[in-house]
Amino acid sequence: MNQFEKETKQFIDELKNGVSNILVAIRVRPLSQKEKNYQNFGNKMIVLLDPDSEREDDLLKKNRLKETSFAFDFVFDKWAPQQIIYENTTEFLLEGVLEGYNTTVFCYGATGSGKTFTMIGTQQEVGIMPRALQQLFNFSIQDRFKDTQFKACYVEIYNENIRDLLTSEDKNLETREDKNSGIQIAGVTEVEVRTVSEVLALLKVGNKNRSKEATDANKESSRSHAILQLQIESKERATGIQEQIIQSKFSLVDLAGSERAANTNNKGQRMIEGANINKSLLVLGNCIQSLSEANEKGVKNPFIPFRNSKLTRLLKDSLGGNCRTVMISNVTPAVNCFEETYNTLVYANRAKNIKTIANRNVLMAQNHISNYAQLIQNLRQENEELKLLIQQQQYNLNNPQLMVNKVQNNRSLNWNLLFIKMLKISYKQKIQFYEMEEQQNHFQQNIGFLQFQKGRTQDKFEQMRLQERMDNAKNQKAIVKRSQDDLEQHLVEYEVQKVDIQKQVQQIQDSNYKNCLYGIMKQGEFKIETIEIKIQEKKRKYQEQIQDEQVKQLRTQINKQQAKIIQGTKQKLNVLKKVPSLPGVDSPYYQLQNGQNYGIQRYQKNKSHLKLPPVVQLAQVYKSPKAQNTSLTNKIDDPMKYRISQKYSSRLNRPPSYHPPSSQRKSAKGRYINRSLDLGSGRDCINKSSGEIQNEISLQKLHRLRKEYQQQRFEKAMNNKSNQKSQPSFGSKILLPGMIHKSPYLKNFQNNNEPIELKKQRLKCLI
Ligand SMILES: Nc1ncnc2c1ncn2[C@@H]1O[C@H](COP(=O)(O)OP(=O)(O)OP(=O)(O)O)[C@@H](O)[C@H]1O
Repeated sequence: MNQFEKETKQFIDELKNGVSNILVAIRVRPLSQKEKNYQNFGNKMIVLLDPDSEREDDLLKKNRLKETSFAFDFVFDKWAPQQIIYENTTEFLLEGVLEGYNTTVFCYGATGSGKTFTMIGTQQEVGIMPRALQQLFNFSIQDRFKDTQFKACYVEIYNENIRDLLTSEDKNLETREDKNSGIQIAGVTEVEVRTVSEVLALLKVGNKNRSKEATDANKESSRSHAILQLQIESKERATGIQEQIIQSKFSLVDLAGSERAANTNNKGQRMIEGANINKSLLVLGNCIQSLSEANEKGVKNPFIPFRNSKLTRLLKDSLGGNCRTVMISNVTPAVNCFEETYNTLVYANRAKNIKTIANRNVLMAQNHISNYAQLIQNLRQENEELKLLIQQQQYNLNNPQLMVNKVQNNRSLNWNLLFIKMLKISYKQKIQFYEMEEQQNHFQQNIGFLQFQKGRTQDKFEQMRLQERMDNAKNQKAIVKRSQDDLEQHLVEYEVQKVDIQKQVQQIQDSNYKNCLYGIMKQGEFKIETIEIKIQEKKRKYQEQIQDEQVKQLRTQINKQQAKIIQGTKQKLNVLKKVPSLPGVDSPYYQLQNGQNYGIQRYQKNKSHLKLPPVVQLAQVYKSPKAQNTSLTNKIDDPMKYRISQKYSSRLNRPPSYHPPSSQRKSAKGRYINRSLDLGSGRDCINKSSGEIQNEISLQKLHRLRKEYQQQRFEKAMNNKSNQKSQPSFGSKILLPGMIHKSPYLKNFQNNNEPIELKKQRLKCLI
């Protein structure tokens, strides 16, 4: 390795590490038909000869040095094939592109110097672009770059306008500068690409749209700067909820050539194009010069006129920023292009000094919580699937049936192998058999031939010899025949065995099939069972719902019924209430309890010392031993007549202090009972003979009233009204039939002489 090569290697290592100068290579193209002379250069050295320096008449240049030497990272002569150019300038940077380093490869040079040839190439000799793309996609297949995304855009700068080459729309695009992603073209068509052929297709489309015209210098001169840019992005999961996003840009730039109007003979539109091209290239040159000077002088944050042209704005990162950059300067050895070549070399020489600092573009992004929810969901699902798999495996291990299946499968396999072996043997033997058949035929023919010869010859000796040969052949044929018979026997045996094996295999297969069916059946049964359980559960729920509904309906029905009954009762009571009450008699009333029972709630207010039951029982007639024989009790057969059937507390259970005379008791006869007394307050006691409540005050009062009553009766009798039917009365109050008198102690008191019709009506409304 010579010194130059060592330096180159060192330089490439630096470039790979990120901090390095721009790699500058010179490519000299072969002379075209028009160009006559060419010079041969060394591998690293380019020598530029000034043809004018030899002129005798040019006194100024007479004593000047005839040659100027420049040293670059690489100089490729006209023989250098595309592959070598690619390998030495671009290939080694591609891995870095996928690792997050911005990379730019661009060609610079005069018109017709071979820039497009170097970058794009021809069908036969493909240039750097297709080769690099191919390599890039080859790398991306590797596991570590598996999830990389590529987006491609292809633009041109024509007459200081950025145009999208991937659309037919003719609109001018603008550049934007982003802190993270650097210079971006706003509104450019970005196409996601996955294969090299997709990018090449885009390249083809773009090249068609690119502005090209024929000039004197180049039959297919590019009239614009073309930039193919790949945006590369890949995500790497870091720990926690952060995610690493690796981004990079790979730019491949084919510049339009700097040109001299004199050389190209351009006029009109071509001239304007040329001027614009020159302008942008001039700015590029200025930028290169400023950067180079700043680098040499060590100026920090120098002013670089990047904004002076669209081209330099787009190449800002590539020239002075976060990028690994390769500049290939194309020159032509033609004498008439001396000045362009000289300029190119001077520019290239300056560009050598430009240093770029390429950093790996890694962004840390917070993963959105929803992504994690999705991730968790996926993992859970996966977990469930794995659990199922494990269960299945466990089941297989534990299931003897499956083990049997396995054994049987093995057996079946063995039988199959045996069967195949036998088939092979039988085929071999069959072949032997046919061979023997052929041998016998051969012997037979031989015998026939010998027979024929023997018949023809007269020579006895010869006949004997032939006979001997015939016998020999016959013997041999017999031997073959015998072994053929043996073989046939074997084959028959084999056939029998084969059939047996086939049967066995069939049986095993059948049993396997049965087992398989059994398994399926069991699974089906299990499924049916679970479904049945589910159905039962649903049925139960459904029935519960129905019952709830029925209960609801019943409740509403009952409520309606009750409301109806109450309404009806109210109406009837209203009718009953219409019964005119006499002066001094409380209004009659009925009380409904629980919607059905005719009960009388005892009024207990301020009577808590009374241990009376709250409800007076109906139809239970209490017969005191003394009253058993009275006509009163005998006559009480109406269930509506009531007595208090309860025993009372010991304090109140003392013998009543008042016993009405038996004559009085007899006279009661059940027509009316003097119990509806409004006695006011006083201690209650029981009249045991009648079973009614009385109190001390009431008894005194009763005694007094009784006297009044007797007096009244007496007066009535005296007035000859003894035949008239007695009206129930109490003191001055007269009770009418069907009238219920309200008492504070006994809620209701009813006249026994209530007419039957009224009674019926009252009972009806209680049903
Ligand atoms: N190394 C080379 N070997 C063979 N032919 C070449 C080489 N370089 C260039 N050429 C030929 O020279 C001609 C001009 O080349 P090319 O179009 O690439 O120049 P250019 O610099 O792109 O010109 P412009 O700036 O006008 O577009 C083409 O016909 C091309 O085939």
